[in-house]
Amino acid sequence: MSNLIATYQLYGKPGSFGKKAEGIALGLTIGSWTDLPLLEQQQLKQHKGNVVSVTEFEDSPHPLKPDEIKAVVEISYPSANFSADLPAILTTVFGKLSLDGEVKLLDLDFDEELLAHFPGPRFGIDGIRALLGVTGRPLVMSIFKGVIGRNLDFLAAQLQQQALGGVDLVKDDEILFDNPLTPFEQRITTGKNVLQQAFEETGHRTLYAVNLSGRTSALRDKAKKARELGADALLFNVHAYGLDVLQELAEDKEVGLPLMAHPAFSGAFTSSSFYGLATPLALGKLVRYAGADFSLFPSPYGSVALEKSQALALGEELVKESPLKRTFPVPSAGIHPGLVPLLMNDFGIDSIINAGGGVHGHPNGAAGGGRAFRQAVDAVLNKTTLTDASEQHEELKTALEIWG
Ligand SMILES: CSCCC(=O)C(=O)COP(=O)(O)O
Ligand SMILES: [Mg+2]
Repeated sequence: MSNLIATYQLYGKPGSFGKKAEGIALGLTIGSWTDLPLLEQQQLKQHKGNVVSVTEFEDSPHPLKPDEIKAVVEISYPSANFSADLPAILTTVFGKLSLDGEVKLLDLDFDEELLAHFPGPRFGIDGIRALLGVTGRPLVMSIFKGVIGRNLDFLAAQLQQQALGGVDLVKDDEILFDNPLTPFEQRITTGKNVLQQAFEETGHRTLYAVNLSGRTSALRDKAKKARELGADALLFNVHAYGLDVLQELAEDKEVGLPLMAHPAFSGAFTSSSFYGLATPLALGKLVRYAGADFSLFPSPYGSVALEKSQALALGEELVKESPLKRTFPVPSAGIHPGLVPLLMNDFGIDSIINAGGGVHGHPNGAAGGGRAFRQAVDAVLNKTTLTDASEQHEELKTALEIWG
């Protein structure tokens, strides 16, 4: 029988975890059953969760409760208990349990049969590279900034500067929603014109990810409209909507656009050391299973930093061997050109360097900022230090002087 294995982190007294784990395995499946007649017990048995392993960590005491230690337990759930969708899966393995004290869901292991219900990214890393015609280097992305309260002319001018800087992608900021000054549809058509002009001028192709926002019931039609208008990609605040909404968009052939998952709101259920979901699971594995072509997450270095081992594990979830296509890791927030060697070392060539302030804050404007990032990437590929490369590249030199 097909099974789903969930891995949890718990705290408690040494020796107490076996009973605790058994309580979870029972409580999330058939509940109390021992008092039932034998026939019913037999019938229910096939739906019972089973404790696979219990590992206590004597050397990991609870930081506030000296008599408690950490443990990791694995519990297997029969697939017969749930339908093959993320809302049912998450409710099974972490529904009421998520409300029941210090328990964190670390990982989920889908078997082949269950995974087959999750087609994953439509484009993946290779598909996005094919759209851009770029191989052999990380992509560079920049972010519109300060667009709220400004009109389409402002947006067009900012997009033009970013594209002229040689970035591969530009995304809306996640806080830009549909509004009268820069409506969704006009952002797409205006963006298309600007990027076509920039392409004719420079020969470099830049794609624009427009923020798909609004009520859930309108998203599919809006996404289809975006495609009709020639949108390149959709930015999506997946954790505010839910993973299944992302999956709906990813599976819809008529939408058929690359999807960029933004991490906004995810900190509400990933940041605690004791509660919620592990970040590599929420922003890595599940976002990939739900069909994101790109996953943005806080890098270990910038203004909203993620602990390095978590960021690396997250990146690995997005690209590791799987029947699903790979999702582009996009370590973000507070990124400037001086961080490019660290990011490339951590996430490799198949990743995206993404910056808002680090592009727009450049004294030579967004075009200069974009160039500085591209120069930094080239320097790393050429095994040159940024300092040495900056002797040949004015924009990189300026960026290093400002941000280090
Ligand atoms: C982890 S936030 C994702 C990136 C993002 O949306 C952003 O606005 C980052 O902007 P920054 O100026 O910090 O590069
Ligand atoms: Mg942002």
